[in-house]
Amino acid sequence: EPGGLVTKWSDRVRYGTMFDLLDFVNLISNAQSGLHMPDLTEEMGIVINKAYLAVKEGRYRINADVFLFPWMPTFQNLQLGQVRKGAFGRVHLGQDTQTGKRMACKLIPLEDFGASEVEIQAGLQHRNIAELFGVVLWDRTMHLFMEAGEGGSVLEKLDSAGPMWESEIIWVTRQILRGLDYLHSRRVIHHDIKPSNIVLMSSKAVLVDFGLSVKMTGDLYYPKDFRGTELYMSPEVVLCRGHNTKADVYSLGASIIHMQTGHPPWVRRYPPSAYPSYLYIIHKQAPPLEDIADACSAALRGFLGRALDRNPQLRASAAELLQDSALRPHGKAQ
Ligand SMILES: Nc1nnc(-c2c[nH]c3ncc(-c4c[nH]c5ccccc45)cc23)o1
Repeated sequence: EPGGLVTKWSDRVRYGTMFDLLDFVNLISNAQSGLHMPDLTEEMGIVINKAYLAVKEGRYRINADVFLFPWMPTFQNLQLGQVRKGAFGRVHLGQDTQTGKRMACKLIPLEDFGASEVEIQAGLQHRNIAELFGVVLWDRTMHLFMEAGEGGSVLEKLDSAGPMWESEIIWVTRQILRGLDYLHSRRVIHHDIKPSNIVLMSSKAVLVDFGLSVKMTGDLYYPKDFRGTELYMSPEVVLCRGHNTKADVYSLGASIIHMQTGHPPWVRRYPPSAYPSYLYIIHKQAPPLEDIADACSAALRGFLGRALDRNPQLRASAAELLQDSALRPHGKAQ
């Protein structure tokens, strides 16, 4: 066929660079529009991190080269009035049979797959952002193999162990702010910062799920569709008149309220039984400073005031919040 597409499909699963992986996902996305759908009998894909995924003679078979165990079905998040486009990924725990390494494997049905999630995540290398190891198309499902937060997400921790100590919150917040600062310096908006998208490992906290992320081209991003999870959504995103990376800072502030009280902002004052949607409340009300824990330190309270400012211009950036004294509780330099 023209453009050598046949050769592209023929070398099944292979090691490659981030650029090979981007070519592959774009090939799949374009093929979806029915141009040259390949024969999907066998798996095909690109692996960037060979320390995790061992490809054998162009093969990487599920339940042979890697075992998948159901782990974290994303439908759990729907309880929190989740409004998400393309939120179809189900996350499994994967284990490569040769390397023995464990990974997170997100399964996205081909018809729901968009290249943007992989494009954005493949271009990010930061210790507090889940690394993408490779992508394999198998049985009309895209398998995204990523760094696994084996400690589960902050939401699971809150649901099982209740509110977190302030010292734990500061430990998580400092790391997620580093990830956000890196993301924002590359003009990427995550769009879904919340406890279930912060996962824990023995030595670090990591941001996951770039399914709603966008790379800004101008100073403001004008949303075509509604993105994010209501309870953590900033007023300017609700207004839908254009927003920027400051939207993630607000969502982190809302997530900190959840970490310290065990509940997202608003729900104690406006019970979900009486309020099916929080968009009007977020739009009209002052920032949810009333939902800050009574025991919250004055320093962290000040931090939250700066993170939850309704005006994104006045709201602190991730870089500015990283310098905040609230993150150095005993005044010791980090
Ligand atoms: N939506 C999404 N997109 N990418 C990820 C992801 C990448 N690495 C991961 N590691 C762990 C978990 C995870 C979340 N909740 C959990 C509860 C128990 C165990 C594990 C988890 C999720 C991921 O998630």
